[in-house]
Amino acid sequence: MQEIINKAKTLMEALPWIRNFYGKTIVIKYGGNAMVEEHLKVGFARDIIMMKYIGLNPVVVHGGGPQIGKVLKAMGKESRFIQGMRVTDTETMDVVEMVLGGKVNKEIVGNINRHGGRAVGLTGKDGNLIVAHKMEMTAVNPDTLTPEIIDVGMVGEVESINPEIITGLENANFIPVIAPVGVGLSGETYNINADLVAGRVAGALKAEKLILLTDVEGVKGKDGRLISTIDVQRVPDLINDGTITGGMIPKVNCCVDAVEEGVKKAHIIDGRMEHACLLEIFTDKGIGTAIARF
Ligand SMILES: Nc1ncnc2c1ncn2[C@@H]1O[C@H](COP(=O)(O)OP(=O)(O)O)[C@@H](O)[C@H]1O
Ligand SMILES: CC(=O)N[C@@H](CCC(=O)OP(=O)(O)O)C(=O)O
Repeated sequence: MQEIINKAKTLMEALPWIRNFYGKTIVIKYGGNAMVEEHLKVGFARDIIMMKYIGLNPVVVHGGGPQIGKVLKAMGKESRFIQGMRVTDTETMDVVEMVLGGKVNKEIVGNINRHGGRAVGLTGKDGNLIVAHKMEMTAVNPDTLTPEIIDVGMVGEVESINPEIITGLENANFIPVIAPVGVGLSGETYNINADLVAGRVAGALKAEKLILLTDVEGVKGKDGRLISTIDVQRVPDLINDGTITGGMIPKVNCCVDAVEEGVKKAHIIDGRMEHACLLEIFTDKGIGTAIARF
């Protein structure tokens, strides 16, 4: 008997959060292990469906770096990254578009639909959702110690997001699933880092939350312990003092940009944990690191 009452208590814990977030948009960047392990894939699809049925508007932006790397490798092409961006020649661009917009996107859409949701897959070309331009990258030449322009090929930077297609799908009760491929002003195709796309989509939609799933617990301090909350103003110090490094830098920066564009809170959470999204949204404690203006 007590067990059943405890179940009801757990459900009731979600009530204030359901009330708070009813009708609100939540943008989720889906990537890492959560996109590889079968039980996590199914768990994620079901979490998204649950959110939708409860009355939230989840919008999924997915990655797929390892999946692209695997196909390139099979073709005999090595992947090269500069400052976290995949150097993208025209052949690589074709592979990126096929893998992200095709196989990866449709697998996520298929999983959501198979478990009772109504998902629709898009790339940034659909409805001109993600307009992009070539990313300008510079790095200091170690010999001359002067900054030099580096050509990373068709790596794009988001110029603008046209969210009408997403709001249209939301209004028709569909769940948008977005591949991070952008379109240039002359119709050219760009490969864009998925975290950056998720941040800009969340900003354009003035989302209630941006959630980035990754393969660590969240942002950790120098002592290795999880930092639960970070004020946006503190982020530059944490980068400058070397607390946040590597792949975590673009993630926290994209959270800061999203908050500055009007997103209430951004979260970096552990996608290796089953039901990570639901736990973040519907429980008192939440998980991972929250970045906002506190
Ligand atoms: N302060 C920090 N807290 C947590 N992870 C950090 C931190 N600084 C650097 N990292 C690194 O950032 C990585 C996450 O970035 P990345 O591997 O690019 O993620 P993803 O593949 O999910 O996009 C972590 O695995 C960790 O090695
Ligand atoms: C420019 C650039 O690097 N684009 C990424 C796009 C996919 C991505 O971001 O996937 P993850 O989230 O799994 O890393 C790439 O080619 O890998």
